[in-house]
Amino acid sequence: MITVTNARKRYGSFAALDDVSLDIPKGSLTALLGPSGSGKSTLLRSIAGLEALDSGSVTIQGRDVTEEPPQRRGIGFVFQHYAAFKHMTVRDNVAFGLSIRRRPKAEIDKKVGELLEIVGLEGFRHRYPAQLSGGQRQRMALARALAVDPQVLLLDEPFGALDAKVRTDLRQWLRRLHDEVHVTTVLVTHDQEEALDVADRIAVLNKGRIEQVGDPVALYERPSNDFVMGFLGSVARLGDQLVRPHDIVLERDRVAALALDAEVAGSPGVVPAVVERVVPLGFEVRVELRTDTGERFAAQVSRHDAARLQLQRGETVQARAIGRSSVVDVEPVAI
Ligand SMILES: Nc1ncnc2c1ncn2[C@@H]1O[C@H](COP(=O)(O)OP(=O)(O)OP(=O)(O)O)[C@@H](O)[C@H]1O
Repeated sequence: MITVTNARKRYGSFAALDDVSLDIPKGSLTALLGPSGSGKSTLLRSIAGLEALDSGSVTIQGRDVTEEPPQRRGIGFVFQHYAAFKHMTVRDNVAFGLSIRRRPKAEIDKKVGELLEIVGLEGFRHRYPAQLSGGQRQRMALARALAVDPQVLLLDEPFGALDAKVRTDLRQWLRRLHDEVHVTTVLVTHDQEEALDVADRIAVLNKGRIEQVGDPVALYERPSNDFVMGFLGSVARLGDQLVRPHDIVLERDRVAALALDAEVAGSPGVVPAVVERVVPLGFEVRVELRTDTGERFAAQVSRHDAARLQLQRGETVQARAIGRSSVVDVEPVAI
């Protein structure tokens, strides 16, 4: 378990961490999620000891490490741009932490063999970093970080520099790796999809503060405020409410829309809107709409519903929110 208590960090007059307290359970994969500049990296680097807090404390497995240097905290760290030793082979890069600890060669060979197998680089042990792809290099970085049996693995946007496909593959791979190795892992990301996909807990940061901590389902389904709701998925503004696009039902007929069993506290009721665009997304269809007061929003409906309604551009439909809605006090992040 990692415990951060009342952490504060200022750069000049700017509060990068503004009284942050967070428990990270042992064996969890926790994502620190937030927009650029929200303090994610500062928090991670403070846990690592690469940044000194102005006040507050960090404990790792019950030990107060606030004043300890990084090398005494029992952590492994992987950055977005991993600084591999270019003149060393993959094997020697992974073995580095063990070699400087003067472990016996047989032990190092065994450990490195196991790790290369876990990260899927068995056939690459004699290559140099320049002969690896970006994704392979990050996997090597993870193997190197894991070699010294850290209590905690800290990952700062480890897949941030990779293309979308490799990124998706690697985060699924990270999830499987974590299920195998169970080391307490903290992952910094600004990508809500990545956090939802890979983490078992997510802490959402905004302006140096933690907005909410919870498992992915809780955060998505029961966001505690509009910022979290807007950051964790698409939102549409319907009247003065924020709703998820797939929580909007469309009907041709106002009476049918009114008849929907849809009473949500503060629901804006039935809103007539003109279809501006119908976008097939594969499994679902996104319907872009405009109200008579000129407000635009998007609904996401099943292909079946879209076919039943025979949605055409320029036609008026009746929209109704059936899921959780939330009173607007922030700009929606995306539609
Ligand atoms: N060494 C520094 N000196 C001055 N300001 C800093 C320093 N490091 C970070 N900051 C500021 O602190 C704030 C938080 O930075 P941090 O890197 O923690 O954010 P982040 O959430 O990780 O953002 P990103 O996703 O862009 O990396 C930013 O506004 C940043 O400009």
